[in-house]
Amino acid sequence: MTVLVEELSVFAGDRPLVREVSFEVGEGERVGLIGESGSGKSLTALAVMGLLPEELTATGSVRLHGNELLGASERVLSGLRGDRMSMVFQEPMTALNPLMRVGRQVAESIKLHTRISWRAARDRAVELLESVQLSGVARAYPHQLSGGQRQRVLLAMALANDPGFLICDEPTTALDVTVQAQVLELIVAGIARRSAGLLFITHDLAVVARVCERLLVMHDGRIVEQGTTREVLTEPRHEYTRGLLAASDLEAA
Ligand SMILES: Nc1ncnc2c1ncn2[C@@H]1O[C@H](COP(=O)(O)OP(=O)(O)OP(=O)(O)O)[C@@H](O)[C@H]1O
Repeated sequence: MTVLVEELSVFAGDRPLVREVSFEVGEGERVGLIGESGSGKSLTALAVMGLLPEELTATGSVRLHGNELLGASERVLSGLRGDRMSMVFQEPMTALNPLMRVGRQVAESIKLHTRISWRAARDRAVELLESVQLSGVARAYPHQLSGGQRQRVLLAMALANDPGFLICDEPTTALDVTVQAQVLELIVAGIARRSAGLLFITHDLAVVARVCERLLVMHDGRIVEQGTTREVLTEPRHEYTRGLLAASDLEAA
């Protein structure tokens, strides 16, 4: 098992925002986390990565390849983040350093976790950029790239150290539809090549139908339904999921 989350709760003081959430993501498995805005999807992801803001607390268990992460030291967590597990966020501009060439940023994410020369890291960065169909951009600054290109740079960084687990939080929401499709394909190809598990967060049912094999449906901090993508989208059992489907423009598969 790549990731095993058991009875994870997140609190603001004594107010629960995520409530006893349990799920697992196997090796090479693509799992979607869906639900309306404010249902607790992002907090679940941040808790798994050990990136919750200071004012929030988490209880329960998050294990990565059998190792407990909840309560692990920042030193241990920062050693794992960007290496064994990584995350791609919605807004690429805020995640990139505007003053640094993108090739250098990819190389730095390799250097953080691997003892190789700058030269080798730079060569590897160029290869990684090529693998997300970005040739010849290593010397560009983030503002010289389109939104879709910037998101692919972040994907290259997230995949740089061959993580076993990747979380994508609304990675294509800010992109137009054709660019969206290309980025989704590259995410799927990138994790398939590494047999990595994927937790894919979105409120877009058409996107999860394309990317995910299994779905978790969140409502008011809880997982109210889970099953294969086909089961959940064609025979939703929970009233909330039915409402979510009715509100989307997804045609029944
Ligand atoms: N730092 C915080 N302090 C207090 N409440 C918070 C904090 N961060 C998030 N929340 C609340 O927790 C709930 C879940 O937020 P979360 O961001 O996980 O939702 P989400 O499902 O990811 O929504 P979206 O799709 O809009 O990103 C929301 O009601 C939000 O207002």
